[in-house]
Amino acid sequence: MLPVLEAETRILSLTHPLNPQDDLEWVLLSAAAGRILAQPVSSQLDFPHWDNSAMDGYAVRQADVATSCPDAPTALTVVEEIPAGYQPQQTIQPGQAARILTGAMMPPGADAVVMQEETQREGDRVYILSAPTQQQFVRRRGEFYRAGDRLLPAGVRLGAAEIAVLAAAQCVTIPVYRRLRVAILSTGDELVSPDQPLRPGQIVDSNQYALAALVAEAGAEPLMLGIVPDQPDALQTAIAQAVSTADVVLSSGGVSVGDYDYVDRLLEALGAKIHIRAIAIKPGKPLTFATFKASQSHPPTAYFGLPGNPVSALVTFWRFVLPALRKRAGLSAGWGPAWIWGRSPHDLNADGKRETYLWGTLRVTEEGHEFSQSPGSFSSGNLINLAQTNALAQVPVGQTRILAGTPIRLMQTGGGAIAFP
Ligand SMILES: Nc1nc2c(c(=O)[nH]1)N[C@H]1C(S)=C(S)[C@@H](COP(=O)(O)OP(=O)(O)OC[C@H]3O[C@@H](n4cnc5c(N)ncnc54)[C@H](O)[C@@H]3O)O[C@H]1N2
Ligand code: MOO
Ligand SMILES: [Mg+2]
Repeated sequence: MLPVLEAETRILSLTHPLNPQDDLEWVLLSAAAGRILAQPVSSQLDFPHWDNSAMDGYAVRQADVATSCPDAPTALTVVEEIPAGYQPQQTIQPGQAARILTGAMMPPGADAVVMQEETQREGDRVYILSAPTQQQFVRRRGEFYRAGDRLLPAGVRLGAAEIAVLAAAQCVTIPVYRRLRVAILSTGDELVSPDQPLRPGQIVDSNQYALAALVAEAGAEPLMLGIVPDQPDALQTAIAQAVSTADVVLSSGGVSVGDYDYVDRLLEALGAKIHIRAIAIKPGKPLTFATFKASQSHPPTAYFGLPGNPVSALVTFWRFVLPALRKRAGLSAGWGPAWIWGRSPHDLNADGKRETYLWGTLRVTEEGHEFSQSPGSFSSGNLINLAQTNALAQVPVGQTRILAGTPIRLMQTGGGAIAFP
């Protein structure tokens, strides 16, 4: 069985990003949050756009006030008032100052700002009580960035700070990668959708909904293709249709060694190359990863045959599918899981045969990251105690017990912001 890290490496090496030419679309700035930039963005403007004041106060000629102090203030004549957004009309001459407000353009002739608290105003005269240095409280034009400088590289996800940069640089339509299309199908004769009454032996299809939620959370478009029975013809048709419409296909179920586990056989029949059939991970061992060659009508499609057990499907999504989706979607870095180190106040147990992932809650305490395993059964069929968790603790192969207080590697999952007690 393939070790987890090798499986991740193999999957990522076979996953190719979208094409910055063919897979680019332009979206309005107001709709760009969460999208991935497909071209670098450079500025047409200097930042700041002009010399401006960092304080409310007075724009002065530094040489005029070089000896000013509270006991020997310098008196200057205020010749203009410069609020933000106004273009100064006067050049400051020796013995003159301008009233200036934060963010307002520096007037020609002035080379420093004295903050209001260090001045005293009397009519059209201002007394300067301190000696500024040259350019004190002046934000110089181009000091942060110059026109032509690269503001954002391609391949970054656009969060609030990136959106602010694009707005300030007056980019109103943004080149982003199109959203990935991810087809999802559930396989199994026993499955019924959540709105159907259950007959004996039937199981509700939860994977389809969970996987669609995960795909949407990842910024891709889920295509929910429904439940497919364990009949080779129907399954082959469904897989072929999924492959022809999607960039990535996720099926769940039918990948183990059972009599009705047809997925691998059908993938081969459809011409896919199977790269992985099982991984040394618990939960999630029977996982199939295959690729379909690109054709004229569609780009290469990656296929993940996830195990049917509900917890196994989610854990393998987080561990293997999500990094592949991030890379395929055009992100230039940060594909893998968010790992952090922490400690558990209880012993953690595993069988030692496969790399084991235990689900639970991660919090920040004064001592650092604390992980508490969920109460209840750690069966891969028990999806109930997976709810409200935000991390998986990793127990390496060969270890059957991690003693309380020992550093452990933790993987953050889902929307899973770390909880504060
Ligand atoms: N002889 C062996 N049997 C099994 C092995 C093995 O190595 N040798 N591996 C076990 C492990 S581990 C897993 S995980 C499962 C995976 O099996 P499949 O991927 O073939 O999945 P199914 O057999 O179709 O279903 C397993 C289980 O999950 C339920 N299921 C399936 N789809 C859904 C869905 N969409 N929503 C909710 N639940 C679903 C299904 O009813 C079964 O209970 O194989 C073990 N067996
Ligand atoms: O490894 Mo399977 O995924 O436990 O149930
Ligand atoms: Mg099976």
